[in-house]
Amino acid sequence: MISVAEATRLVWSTLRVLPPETLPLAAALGRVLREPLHADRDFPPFDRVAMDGIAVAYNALAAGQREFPLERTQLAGQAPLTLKNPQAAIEIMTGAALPPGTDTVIRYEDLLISDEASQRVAAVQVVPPTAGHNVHRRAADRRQGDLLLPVGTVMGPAQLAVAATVGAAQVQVTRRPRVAVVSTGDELVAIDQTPLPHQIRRSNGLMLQAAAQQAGAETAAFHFNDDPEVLRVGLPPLLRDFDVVLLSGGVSKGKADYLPQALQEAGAEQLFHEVQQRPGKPFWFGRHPQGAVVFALPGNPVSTFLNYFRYAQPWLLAAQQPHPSPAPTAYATLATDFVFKPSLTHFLLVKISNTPDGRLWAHPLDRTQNSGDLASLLHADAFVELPADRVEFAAGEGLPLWRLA
Ligand SMILES: Nc1nc2c(c(=O)[nH]1)N[C@H]1C(S)=C(S)[C@@H](COP(=O)(O)OP(=O)(O)OC[C@H]3O[C@@H](n4cnc5c(N)ncnc54)[C@H](O)[C@@H]3O)O[C@H]1N2
Ligand code: MOO
Repeated sequence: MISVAEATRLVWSTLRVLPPETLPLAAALGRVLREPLHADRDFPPFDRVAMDGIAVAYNALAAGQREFPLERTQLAGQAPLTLKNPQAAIEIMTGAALPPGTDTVIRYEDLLISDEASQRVAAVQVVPPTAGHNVHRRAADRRQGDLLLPVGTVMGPAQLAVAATVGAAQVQVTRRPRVAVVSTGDELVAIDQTPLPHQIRRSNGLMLQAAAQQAGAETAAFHFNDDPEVLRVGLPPLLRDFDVVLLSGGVSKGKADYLPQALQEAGAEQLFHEVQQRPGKPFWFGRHPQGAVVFALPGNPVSTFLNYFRYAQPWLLAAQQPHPSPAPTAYATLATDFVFKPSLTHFLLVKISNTPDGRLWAHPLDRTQNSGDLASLLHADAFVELPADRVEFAAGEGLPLWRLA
C-alpha cells in the first residue's frame, strides 16, 4: 500500500495539458487563457477628463485670472474641441478628451457660473493646485503593448472586462476537460425510484458531476451494474472518448468489486490500488495509454467526495493550465485536540471559521466521522490532512487544508 505522498506523485505524473479552442469572449468565464492579451492602445487612450466642470489653460490661472468666459460645451464621446481664446474655457464632462489648448479641469463645485448678457462666465472659487488637475493623462495606467493578461490567466469578471477593453472579441482558451462520471453497484436505484428496503438511491454520480462541472469540466453520466459483462462492454468507449473517467464504488475487496480487473482488461494501466489513508483506502488509479486518466474512487459517499477533492479536482484544474503546477498548499489551525490511531493519513472533515487575527480555524465535526454519512458533508466545508506518522494532534497546530468547493 502506498503513501498519500506517493499517490499524489503518481496522479501528477499523468497530467496532460488539454488543447486550446477559440471562443467568443462572453463565453470564456472560468476558462484558462491560452494566448497573451496586450494593451492595444494606451490606457487611458487620450488625456481623459476626470470631473464635470470646465477645461482651462493653467497659465491663465497662474497669471491670476479667475473669471473665464465659456466658449462651448463638450460631452464625453464628442471629438475634442479646441480652445480658441487662451483666456476662455470649455465646459467639459467626465470621460471627454481634453480639448487642445487646455491642460486643467476645474469641477463645477469649485465654480460660480453666471450668465452676463448671454455670455456664460465661470468664476473660479477654488484654484487647482497644479496644472493637469482632474485630468487622467494618456498612458498613465498602461502603455500600448503592455502585457495585461498572461497565458494561464483564469478568466473572471475583471479579466473579461480587461479583455473587452483591448478588443479581444474572440479568445483562445483551454477546452473543457471531458469527464465521464460512472456510478457502479446493484444496490443503487435512480433518483426518481422508490428503493426497496435493501436498496439506496444513487447520489455519488450527481455529486461528482456537479463537482467536476465546478472545476470547469463537461460531464456525461453513466451507471453500471456489478456485472463483469456490463463493464467489459461499457468501459472501453469511456476510456477512449473522455479525458477523465471518474468512477465510484466497486474497488474494495468484495465479491462484486470487479472494477480493478475490468479496467485493466479494458486496457487501463493500474498506477496504484490502495492508499494509506482514511477515508478512501481502496482508491484505484490508472490511465489508458491513448485515452482517459481513471480515478476509481471508493463508493462510500464521504470517501468519494473527499478523494475527489484531494486528487481529481487538482488534476482537472491543472490540466487546463498551459504550464501546470500544483496549487500551493493551504493551511488552517486545528481548533481542538484530535486523536487518530490508525497509521493512515486521515482526511478529517472540518468547519472553517475565521478570527480577527486573520487565522483560519479548522473545527472537527461533533460526531465521529463515518464514510457512509453523506449528510455530514452538509456540516463541513473542508478537510484537514492529519499525517500518518502521528496519533495525537494538538489544538493550535497548522495542517494542510482542502476545501470542498
Ligand atoms: N474487506 C474489506 N472491505 C472493505 C474495505 C477493505 O479494505 N476491506 N474497505 C472499505 C472501505 S474503506 C470502503 S470506502 C468501501 C469502498 O468500497 P467500494 O469502492 O467497493 O464501494 P462499494 O462497496 O460499491 O460501496 C460502498 C458503499 O457506498 C455506497 N455507494 C456506492 N456507490 C454509491 C452511489 N453512487 N451513490 C450512493 N452510495 C453509493 C454503497 O451502497 C455502499 O454502501 O469498502 C469497504 N469495504
Ligand atoms: O474510504 Mo472507506 O471510507 O475509509 O469507508
